[in-house]
Amino acid sequence: MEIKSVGVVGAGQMGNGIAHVMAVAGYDVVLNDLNADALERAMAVIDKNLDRQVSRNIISADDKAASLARISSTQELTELGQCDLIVEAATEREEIKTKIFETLVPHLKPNTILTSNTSSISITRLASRTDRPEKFMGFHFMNPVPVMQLVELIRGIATDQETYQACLKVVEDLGKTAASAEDFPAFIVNRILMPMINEAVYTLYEGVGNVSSIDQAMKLGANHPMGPLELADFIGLDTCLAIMNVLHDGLGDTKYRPCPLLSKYVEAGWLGRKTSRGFYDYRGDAPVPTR
Ligand SMILES: CC(=O)CC(=O)SCCNC(=O)CCNC(=O)[C@H](O)C(C)(C)COP(=O)(O)OP(=O)(O)OC[C@H]1O[C@@H](n2cnc3c(N)ncnc32)[C@H](O)[C@@H]1OP(=O)(O)O
Ligand SMILES: NC(=O)C1=CN([C@@H]2O[C@H](COP(=O)(O)OP(=O)(O)OC[C@H]3O[C@@H](n4cnc5c(N)ncnc54)[C@H](OP(=O)(O)O)[C@@H]3O)[C@@H](O)[C@H]2O)C=CC1
Repeated sequence: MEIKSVGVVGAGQMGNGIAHVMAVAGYDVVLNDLNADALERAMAVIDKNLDRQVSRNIISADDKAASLARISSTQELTELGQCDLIVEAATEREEIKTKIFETLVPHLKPNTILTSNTSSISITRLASRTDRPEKFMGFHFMNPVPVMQLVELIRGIATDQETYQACLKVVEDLGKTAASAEDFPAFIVNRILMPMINEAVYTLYEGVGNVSSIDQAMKLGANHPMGPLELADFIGLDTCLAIMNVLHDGLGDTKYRPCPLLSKYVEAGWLGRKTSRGFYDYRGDAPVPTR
């Protein structure tokens, strides 16, 4: 089955990155979000990130124009009906994702492959709410999508080999590398990364270090490109908390208990970069630690 067009649901930081790399690779892209503002913001970010690639000679100005021309945006989910591949990248809440798939399915071609960019939620369970669990997969990009090499491919219990091979080919067309993961809570990357971030928040909560010392310790002491709290802000604290809850509920081990301080930041609406405040305050010229 040949994939030529891709529907991306959710135009947040992941959705815009996925639309960007798909368009650069030559796929026609239809980007969907509930509100027009999100779509407008996403197109502006894609434009800026394409410029970044032009200025670094990764793509030409003509490539940029052709890529932008391949992306259309819509608030109507049903307009994704003719796409060959769907990548769902809406908010990390199971009821939102399930609703999207249930709404979309009656409008799809029989061969269309359904995927989710979920960071943690069971692929098997999401697939079971559709008419095509054998054509359903986890397609997990890393943030920032235009830069990060990895895509995790997660088979649900029913996913067939043809679907896996078709998704693997898309990953290769994007110039990225796939890692295969089994369908258990948070798969590979977040099973390992998120408990580290949660532990960094406990380290802050218990006063072992402040925001700056914790981030500096891990950047200079373990050669991480970003400190764990800076990375949590970059990912989004709501997403980090949602992943910890999936690990905690799904594996039933207290070692995955989300730090109460992480919950408090989310309750405050301090979700990190996307709301201009998280472990750092981004409203001024330079980020200022909040603790
Ligand atoms: C939560 C999940 O489910 C899974 C996840 O995604 S977990 C998160 C995984 N991601 C990470 O761990 C990211 C860790 N951070 C990093 O790797 C780096 O800090 C970074 C790549 C984001 C930025 O690197 P940096 O050296 O500080 O910045 P900078 O030199 O300006 O940029 C490096 C490159 O990234 C590009 N870039 C930086 N930010 C970007 C963005 N938001 N979008 C697109 N491109 C970006 C730059 O254009 C530059 O490209 P080239 O190397 O091709 O010239
Ligand atoms: N952040 C990260 O580093 C990574 C995240 N992911 C996963 O990618 C997905 C998206 O995350 P991210 O981009 O960070 O989140 P964002 O919060 O940046 O974006 C989510 C977008 O989805 C929109 N949305 C919500 N409900 C619907 C719906 N029913 N239909 C269409 N759009 C909808 C939101 O709109 P509104 O704001 O109006 O609610 C928002 O624009 C999540 O599953 C997350 O776990 C995967 C890898 C890395």
